Amino acid sequence: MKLDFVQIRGFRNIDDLSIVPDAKLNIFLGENGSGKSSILEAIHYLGFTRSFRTSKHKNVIQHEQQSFTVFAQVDCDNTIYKLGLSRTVSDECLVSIDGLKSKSAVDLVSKLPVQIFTPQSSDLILGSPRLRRKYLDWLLFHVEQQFANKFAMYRRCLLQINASYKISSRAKGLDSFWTEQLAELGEDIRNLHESLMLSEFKAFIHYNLQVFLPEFSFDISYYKGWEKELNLKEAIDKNCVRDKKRGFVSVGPHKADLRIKIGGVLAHEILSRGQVRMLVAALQIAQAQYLKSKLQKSVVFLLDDIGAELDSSKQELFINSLLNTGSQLFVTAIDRKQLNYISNYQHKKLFHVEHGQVREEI
Ligand SMILES: Nc1ncnc2c1ncn2[C@@H]1O[C@H](COP(=O)(O)OP(=O)(O)OP(=O)(O)O)[C@@H](O)[C@H]1O
Repeated sequence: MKLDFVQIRGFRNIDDLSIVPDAKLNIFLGENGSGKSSILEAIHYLGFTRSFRTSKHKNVIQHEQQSFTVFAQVDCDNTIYKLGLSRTVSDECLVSIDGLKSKSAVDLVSKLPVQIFTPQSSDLILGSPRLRRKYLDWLLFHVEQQFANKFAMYRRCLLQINASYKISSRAKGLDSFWTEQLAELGEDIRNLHESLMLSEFKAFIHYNLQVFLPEFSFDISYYKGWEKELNLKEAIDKNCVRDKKRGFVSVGPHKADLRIKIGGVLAHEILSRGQVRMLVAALQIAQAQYLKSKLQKSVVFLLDDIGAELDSSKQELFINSLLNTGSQLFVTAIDRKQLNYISNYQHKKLFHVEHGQVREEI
């Protein structure tokens, strides 16, 4: 999976920019505010239909413009896809695949596994369980065909029940229909989460942790989102009275978590900021390794400001591990000094970014 060609139009300070990336390593150098992160952000839109910096699409559209467009030609094992995404000021999301309009953004994002590593990625460890669920769900979305559908149906059921919990007069029969559906789908999702954590994926995580943080012994466990000894239907029923008062279902895989501990204590209580970033790097490399081993798919990896809090030997280790999975990398830095090890790489392209324009260094 490689981006052969990328074109970005009307995106932040990028008026119209085209690049032909290297299949392995692409480095974007430029001063603060030159547009380096915006290039990664635009590529991120193809993999997620959203930004990693803002939830307001309007804010990334270039001032005075009505929309932005990102287009990429993707080589997936010699099959070429042409993917396009456009978002307008009126919040429309237009997706095209091989020139044909697609109704579903899922069609687009399933074609292109994209991952991002930024200084904010530490939130995977420091932030709420929602981010760790997203970490698992992203991988399941790409490796398990049934996951996207089950997940969407589960969300729909949850919304229905939460709405009915807020209206006490709702017919009881209808409640029990949705509850049974929710419990069934929730158990399926729990099953997929647990199977993933029992697979070689966990072995990949431990292997990477041994490489990045050999001084610590980690324990990684999955919390399914409700009491251990109950099935989901029993847990929903048990919490029903309290949850109806609060107006939402408080148990289920939407409350699941990945708990990472060292000596019985949550890892973030012990690790330094740099070590937290290494932990995140180890977890993200495991995603790329698993995708590669399970489906022979590789990831487009965006490394924004990799120099922040990772020393050069760890940066190099991170880049090498990702390149070993066949990932295509897009890396930003303010100047070459931040990436003094980069001369070790034969296959790479260097781009200088200035005022939203790029110039390739030959
Ligand atoms: N909607 C917009 N329209 C036009 N310009 C914008 C818009 N939003 C942001 N900008 C500008 O786009 C520029 C690109 O910012 P970007 O974050 O990509 O820079 P960067 O090179 O990654 O900088 P840094 O090294 O400081 O992180 C900034 O100068 C910013 O002020």
